[in-house]
Amino acid sequence: MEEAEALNLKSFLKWAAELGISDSPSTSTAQSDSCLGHSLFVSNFPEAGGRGIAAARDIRKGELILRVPKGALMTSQSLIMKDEALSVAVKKHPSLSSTQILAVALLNEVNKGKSSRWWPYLKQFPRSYDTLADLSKFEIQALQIDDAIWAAQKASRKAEEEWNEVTILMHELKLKPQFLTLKAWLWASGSISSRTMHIPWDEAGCLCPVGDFFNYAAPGEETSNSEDWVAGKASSLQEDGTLKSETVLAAAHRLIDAGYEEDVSSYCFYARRNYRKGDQVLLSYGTYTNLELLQHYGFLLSDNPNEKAFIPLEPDMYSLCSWENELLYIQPDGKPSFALLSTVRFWAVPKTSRRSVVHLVYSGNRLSTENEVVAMRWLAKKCRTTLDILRTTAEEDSNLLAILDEFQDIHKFIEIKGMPPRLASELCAFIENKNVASEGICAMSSVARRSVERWKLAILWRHLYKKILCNCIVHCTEVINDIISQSDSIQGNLH
Ligand SMILES: C[S@@+](CC[C@H](N)C(=O)[O-])C[C@H]1O[C@@H](n2cnc3c(N)ncnc32)[C@H](O)[C@@H]1O
Repeated sequence: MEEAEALNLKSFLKWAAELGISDSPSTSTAQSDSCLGHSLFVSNFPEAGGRGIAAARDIRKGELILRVPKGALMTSQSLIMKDEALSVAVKKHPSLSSTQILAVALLNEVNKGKSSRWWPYLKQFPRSYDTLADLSKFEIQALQIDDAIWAAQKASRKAEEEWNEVTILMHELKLKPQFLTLKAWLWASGSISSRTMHIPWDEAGCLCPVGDFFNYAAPGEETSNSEDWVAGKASSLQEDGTLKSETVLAAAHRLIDAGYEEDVSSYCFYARRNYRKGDQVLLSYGTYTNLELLQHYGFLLSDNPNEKAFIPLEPDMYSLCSWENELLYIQPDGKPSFALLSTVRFWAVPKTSRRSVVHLVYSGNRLSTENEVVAMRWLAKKCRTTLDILRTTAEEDSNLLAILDEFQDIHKFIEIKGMPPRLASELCAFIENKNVASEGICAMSSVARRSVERWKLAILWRHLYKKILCNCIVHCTEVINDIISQSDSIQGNLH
């Protein structure tokens, strides 16, 4: 960490302690130089979210690890209450959404600079984001798959429309020109999308100092290495027959690991699993596919247990069963979801015979071996044709990512000449699009370098999508081969 950055962080943690933010279970008001140190400390995790929170000691699942009092939460309400001009101006625009109001209030606060009471906190915000709305046209096209391209175009359009709707209010607030731009608006909406936490009294949520330093782990990952600790706790009965720590145990079974608690007027964070000293302490923001993570948070997980790959189905498949379209997907291991499998099985039954099997479709059982083979062949073929029309293969994507990593790490000159033609053409398109041809690749502007980061996210997203479709082809082929070998052995036994 650079010296200036370290000093900023230090003064932020002191400021947070003064507001009553604490990682200590004691509620004593003794002044401290930092709100952290008892359970947590800020650290850098380059492979898992960058700046994040680490355990300062061994932590047990369910322990209260951070409290942020209501007065330290940045909400539309708390910002408007302390700013008469903002309060008057916002009242004149009742049609704005709660998120738009919080975004304007945030920009209004940044506009105050050092005189804002939130300044130590505001300095901790990232300078830009990589959410879908932040992607340029080139980066959107790099997603390659229509559904993802549409989602990104929709996110960009929505951000622009919302910005247009607030321009009058922002002018009324006399924001400096740099805070009136679409770029500033994308920053404010990116901050809200990726950093706010749920509160019951405002749909836009709240910005929670220190609480927003926790990086993400998908829900469900916490159970494996932690149940033993909790089980140990449960069996350690005290002399009076009660559990040693019922509160710890109760907290261990919470469905969420952070939330606003009315009785203590604070946002409370609990450990979702056991941590060893030095481990990164993670939070689950919710259950998201990679496209949703990109949309809201600007990152994705190479190993996301909640990832779903959608493929184009035959038009009549969508209305064949009563499933919602979102349930018709392929899982990361290549297996079709229950809804997709039953839909394809049902569709593979000749129309005239469907009525007689309708009760079996929802049971999850095979309808017949012939039907299973037809369904699996259809799925495998669909995955193959979906992959075939894309500009690059999964392997080429992985090569391109390796080339870009190498270029970023050691500024190695990218040798386009010897490159496979499809990679060379994408790279040339990037160079042309970002105007780096004249500067030379090694002298790229910081804007172009940021774009490489976003481009890599798009390539990684499509690569992971293609890997799922490849897994599905392998899965379907295995099922078909199993059926064929079983029927061969039955035939053999009969002869
Ligand atoms: C609430 S903030 C977490 C703290 C953030 N790293 C920071 O420095 O302020 C959420 C952002 O952290 C990053 N992030 C969180 N979890 C991540 C993960 N598992 N992998 C990559 N980036 C992650 C993403 O940029 C996301 O938008």
